[in-house]
Amino acid sequence: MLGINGYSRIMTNTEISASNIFYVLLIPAVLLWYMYWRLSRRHMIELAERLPGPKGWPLIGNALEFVGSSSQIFKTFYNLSFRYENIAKAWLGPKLLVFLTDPRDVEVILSSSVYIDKASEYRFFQPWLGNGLLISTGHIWKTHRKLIAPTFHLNVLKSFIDLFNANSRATVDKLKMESGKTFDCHDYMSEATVEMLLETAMGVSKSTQGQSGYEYAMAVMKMCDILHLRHTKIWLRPDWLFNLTKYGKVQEHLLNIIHSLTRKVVKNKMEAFNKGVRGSTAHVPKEILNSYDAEADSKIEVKDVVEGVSFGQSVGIKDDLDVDDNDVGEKKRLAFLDLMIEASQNGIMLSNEEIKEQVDTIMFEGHDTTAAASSFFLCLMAAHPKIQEKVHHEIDSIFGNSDRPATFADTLEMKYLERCLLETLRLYPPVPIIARKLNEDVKLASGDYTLPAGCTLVIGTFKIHRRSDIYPNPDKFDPENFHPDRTANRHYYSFIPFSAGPRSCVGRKYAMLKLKILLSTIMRNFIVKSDKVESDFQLQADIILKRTDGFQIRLESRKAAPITE
Ligand code: HEM
Repeated sequence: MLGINGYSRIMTNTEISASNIFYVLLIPAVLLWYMYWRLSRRHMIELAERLPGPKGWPLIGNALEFVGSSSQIFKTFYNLSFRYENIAKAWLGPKLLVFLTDPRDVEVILSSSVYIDKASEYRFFQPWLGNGLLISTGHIWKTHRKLIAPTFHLNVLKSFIDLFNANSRATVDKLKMESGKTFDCHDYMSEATVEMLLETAMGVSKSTQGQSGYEYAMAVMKMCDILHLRHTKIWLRPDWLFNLTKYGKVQEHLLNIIHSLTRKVVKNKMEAFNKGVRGSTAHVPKEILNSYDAEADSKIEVKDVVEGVSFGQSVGIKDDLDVDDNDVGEKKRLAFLDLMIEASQNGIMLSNEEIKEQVDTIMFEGHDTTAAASSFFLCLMAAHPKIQEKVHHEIDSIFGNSDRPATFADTLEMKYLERCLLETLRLYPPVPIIARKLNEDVKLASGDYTLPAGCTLVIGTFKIHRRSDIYPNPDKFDPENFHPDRTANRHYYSFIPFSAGPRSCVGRKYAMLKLKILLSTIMRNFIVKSDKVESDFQLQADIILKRTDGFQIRLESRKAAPITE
């Protein structure tokens, strides 16, 4: 008879032999798969071997180097750019990543209308942005881009100026409540940028949406956290597994908040449209309407405006936002959502769902980026009091003691503030990297390298903006980097906060104009202070570049400052 001990010995032996068989079968299966994988990707592997980069392990490649918290991963990527100049490859398991940091190579990619497909990582945006402009490709992207780009033409943007002013003043009124305290300005900047988008590009009143801009902005911020987790945690990548985790449930909840706002926006706008209402239904306070000189602004010919760097792009690069005024007929000069709805009623194939997806895209791209840019700007003003003094000086010379709203002409006079803003976008580009998928081999310009089809290309904007051969003393906040004498001799693609080329940011001019009005209004009213210096900034690149330590500032009312009420 078998005793308990004898029985368990047999069981243990059986288990051992079962697990032995499993491993005996698993190891050759993995080896076979690995050999098949190498053979089927021979071309890619051969070209990759000629690219510089850290040596990896079989199967997992360099994956172990890219584990850790979000800010650790960001540092690892950044450090890699010092070990390998211009170009570096890394294998994350079977995935080949190639990092580019030379403007000559960046030009090859960004100026092309062929290499425009987004990397597969962008698919995590799909449940949120659907087939919106940011992630779509091919014919859909081309048609929608052609439709949307003219809605961000300067002539359309000029009509937003009174609403930019009204919302900037409302923000200043809210900020006054924090006067003297240390607080995180990012929350205020997010709320302001969401509300401005609602009232301008969407053309609806912020007060009729039944949901605060702040609630929407917070939901977006948490969604970005989840998307970033899916980029960095390999087990969260497959949808079926992700949906089983708590993050899947949280995402569902957040998307409810986000989509309920955008659905309401489209519904309200359609109702207004069907009643014959065109243009923004947002309320502009009387004191702004009465004092804003729209006629004088309308006389400034767009072609007379110094374009390029004033609107976030190196002089010399042109994209579809720079089309000549004559190319944009009267009919096309509609704000974004007005045009989308009109187009859908006039036989252009655009379903309500597609309109909502574009609204989701513009709401996201349009607010989180500018919220980060304005928050970094205020922190930098606090960290550099002498530079801040010069900004105050320039603003006082434009506005004197008047509390009149800013005009388009004023924004063209804000030369020093503009340099500070561009320098902010250089050192802290809100979109720190751009990723593309290559469908064909590409020969680079910086050396004898060919990027293989199938690789994921990462353009390291953050690093390009901090190259010491392009920007002397690259980590120093120096607005003079944007003095015309210095910009004239730089490679066009060495400053790309808004990307460049056919897939550049459609909101670049909108962003620059809005930021100038918002930030000048804040600076007219406050001195920005902080106990922190720039080297304290803890950076985290989760989709949009942020400070993990928060955007803490303190505001003091300017003695000679104009009062907005
Ligand atoms: C400081 C503010 C902003 C920065 C730094 C910024 C930066 C960028 C960058 C780098 C891209 C390319 C992303 C990629 O290829 O992965 C992009 C695309 C885009 N941006 Fe912006 N953006 C800003 C503001 C805005 C605003 C205000 C809007 C809309 C009102 C907007 C709408 C878009 C859209 C729709 C795209 C996708 C364009 C396409 O693929 O055709 N952005 N932005």
